[in-house]
Amino acid sequence: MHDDILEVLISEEEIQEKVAELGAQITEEYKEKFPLVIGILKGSLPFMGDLMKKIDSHLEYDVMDVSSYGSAFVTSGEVKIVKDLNTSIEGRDVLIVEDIIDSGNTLKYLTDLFKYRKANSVKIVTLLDKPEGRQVDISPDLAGFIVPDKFVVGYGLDYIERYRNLPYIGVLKPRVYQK
Ligand SMILES: O=P(O)(O)OC[C@H]1O[C@H](OP(=O)(O)OP(=O)(O)O)[C@H](O)[C@@H]1O
Ligand SMILES: Nc1nc2[nH]cnc2c(=O)[nH]1
Repeated sequence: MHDDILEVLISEEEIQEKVAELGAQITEEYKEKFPLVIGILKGSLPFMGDLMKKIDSHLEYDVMDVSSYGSAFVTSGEVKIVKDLNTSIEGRDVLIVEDIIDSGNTLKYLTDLFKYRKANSVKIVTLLDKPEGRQVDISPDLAGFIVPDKFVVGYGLDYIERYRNLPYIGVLKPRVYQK
């Protein structure tokens, strides 16, 4: 559909295969527990929806909306809560679901917050990990794919709110944002 402006980096089939693998790992990890799975809006929505169906054990889920100040490409490191959780996390085994970890600022803020709120454990699953973008010392417990230091879109990830509904991950050709 978007051949002229996007290069496919990870296909729909590759994503779905990886989501099933991650779901199986999470099932194993949390089978004796009742984790609170927290999806971070808006980007994690497609991943969260697919992943939940691949976890074969009891869990509770909630969502939280946070945003980072900055431009589409550069984060300022400052994170603010747009919508908080409805669930208390004290004593809970929390699994944060993200679409991407880049600078690490969002997940550093969230893991610190959940520990401060006295979660029993806090782990991170992310579909994409961009280690070259890292500004703070944080790494996911589970990651689907390592991506290069390029701005990626699709499967929840946007460029000025577009492309979130693509079923695959792509890299926008520079002319799209050089306009
Ligand atoms: O590691 P970082 O550099 O903090 O980047 C990762 C965050 O950036 C994106 O969210 P964004 O703030 O763009 O909001 P969105 O999910 O609503 O698009 C993404 O969904 C992560 O939450
Ligand atoms: N769409 C998008 N959002 C991001 N937030 C942090 N890194 C990225 C990225 O590569 N693409």
